[in-house]
Amino acid sequence: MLPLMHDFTDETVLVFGGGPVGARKARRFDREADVIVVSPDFADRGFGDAERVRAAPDAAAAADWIERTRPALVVAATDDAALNEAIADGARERGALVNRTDVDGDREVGSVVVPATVRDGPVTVAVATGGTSPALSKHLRERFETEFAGVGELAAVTGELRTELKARGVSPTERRDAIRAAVRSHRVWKALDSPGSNTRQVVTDVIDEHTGDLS
Ligand SMILES: C[C@@]1(CC(=O)O)C2=NC(=C\c3[nH]c(c(CCC(=O)O)c3CC(=O)O)Cc3[nH]c(c(CC(=O)O)c3CCC(=O)O)/C=C3\N/C(=C\2)[C@@H](CCC(=O)O)[C@]3(C)CC(=O)O)/[C@H]1CCC(=O)O
Ligand SMILES: NC(=O)c1ccc[n+]([C@@H]2O[C@H](COP(=O)([O-])OP(=O)(O)OC[C@H]3O[C@@H](n4cnc5c(N)ncnc54)[C@H](O)[C@@H]3O)[C@@H](O)[C@H]2O)c1
Repeated sequence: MLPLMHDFTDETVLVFGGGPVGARKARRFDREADVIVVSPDFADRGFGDAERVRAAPDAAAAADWIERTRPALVVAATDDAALNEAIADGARERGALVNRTDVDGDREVGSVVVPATVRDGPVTVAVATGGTSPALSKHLRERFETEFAGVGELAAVTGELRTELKARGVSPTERRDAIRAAVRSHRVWKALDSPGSNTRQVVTDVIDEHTGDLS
């Protein structure tokens, strides 16, 4: 299995099942998609801004929901394996991606896994374990968040400086070497870790050492 990125902005994500898993998926996709959760009851958890609809569809009614709402992704998170299977079939038949939360292992094309995800500004890190240990995925996600705090700022700053170097006509090779030096620099990582320090200036200094004066 290979991870790919998908932009759900202005798309609908339809979740069946209002338990803790349905709630977690609703919160996850709510960051950019319009999320609808269909379930006869809802766990005492946050569902983000998702629209909650109280209903207990059977396979045919679930297919109608998919037909009506035209989701980019359907999440099958009920506690009924046969219904989850039917929901997956209904999604596939209507060209929607599907995330089955109750199975691991091999999947057909269009059946996707949701990895544990770190987001910091423009940086995304996804962790999966081939379904063997989701708890480990979660743990690795938490460790990454703690150990690499500030990566979003580093991506943003190096992105800006890359644009400046381009505008100055710095050659692609020189640019690559300078940006690589910056993201590997201990000084830069120390600055990211020190509240109040001027990361942009430290990155600029490291780049200057490679390309001549930027400031
Ligand atoms: C990463 C994360 C993303 C998310 O869901 O947002 C995610 N599961 C998370 C947590 C978690 N899930 C489970 C536990 C209990 C401990 C344990 O059993 O390990 C914990 C930990 C906890 O709750 O603390 C149990 C579990 N999970 C699945 C099954 C079914 C099965 O395996 O058959 C069962 C057994 C149910 C049972 O036995 O009844 C299935 C899937 N879960 C996946 C993702 C996909 C594989 C990802 C991978 O390859 O690692 C996959 C295949 C499908 C999918 O859902 O896409 C999220 C952490 C979010 C975060 O970062 O905080
Ligand atoms: N992917 C994961 O990380 C993960 C973790 C734990 C469990 N699971 C699996 O995911 C499933 C859901 O987990 P959970 O802890 O949220 O379970 P849960 O039993 O707490 O919740 C299931 C929800 O589905 C709803 N439901 C029942 N019939 C429905 C219908 N016809 N239409 C819509 N909703 C219906 C229930 O009312 C309930 O809200 C479990 O069956 C388990 O196999 C996955």
